[in-house]
Amino acid sequence: MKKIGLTLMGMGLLIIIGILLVLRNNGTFTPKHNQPSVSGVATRSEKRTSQARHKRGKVLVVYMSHTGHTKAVARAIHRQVGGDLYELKTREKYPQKYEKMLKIARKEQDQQRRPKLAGKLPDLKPYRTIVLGYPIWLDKNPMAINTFLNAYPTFKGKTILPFTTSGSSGLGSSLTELKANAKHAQFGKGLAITADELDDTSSLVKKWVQTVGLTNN
Ligand SMILES: Cc1cc2nc3c(=O)[nH]c(=O)nc-3n(C[C@H](O)[C@H](O)[C@H](O)COP(=O)(O)O)c2cc1C
Repeated sequence: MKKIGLTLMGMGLLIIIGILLVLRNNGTFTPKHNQPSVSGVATRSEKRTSQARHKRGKVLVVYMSHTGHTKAVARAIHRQVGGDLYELKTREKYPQKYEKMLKIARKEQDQQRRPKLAGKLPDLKPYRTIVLGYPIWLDKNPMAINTFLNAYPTFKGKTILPFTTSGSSGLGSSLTELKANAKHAQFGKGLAITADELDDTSSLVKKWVQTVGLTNN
């Protein structure tokens, strides 16, 4: 009898503590998924982010830039997305003078050249998403981008997200060129930043990163 009395008293105490806790929260229960996660339990939004990360896999931002515009965009993307950053450089340096560069670019295109690249190319195995940037030259990508793509026998299971800078051409006809040179690759929506949009790079990158599901936070 005495034992039952003590148990009932204990239960009563627990109920009172429970009521006091509810009152302390203004009589409402806070839904768990809006609270920050503790002790390794993921919140709903954390789960969504980690699912998105799983889908995009590890990201490589690889780019070529002659006068620095594409480099600045590549850095902005890398800042927002994370992953690794790699700059493609041709073995032979290109001239800075526009007219001279134009002649060379035209010749490379007409002759379907594959200019040699400097240094060791990255191993793409760890990456599922390759963000590939370049300037538009005569409505296309520089031929050295084809050299890069041809260096890999397959892009199976990988997605290429192209980005360009240009005077005004946008992606030009570079996508056709990329598709013909990157075997078995999937392609996602590209980002094209023209000369008069360069100042807005950060916000344009932010929008695009969200559209293609590359967000890092
Ligand atoms: C050889 C050459 C060809 C170009 N052809 C085009 C073109 O067809 N359309 C265009 O809008 N801009 C063209 N441009 C401008 C570049 O695409 C633009 O300046 C770009 O932002 C340069 O990027 P970068 O600084 O990363 O090299 C050309 C520039 C060069 C040097």
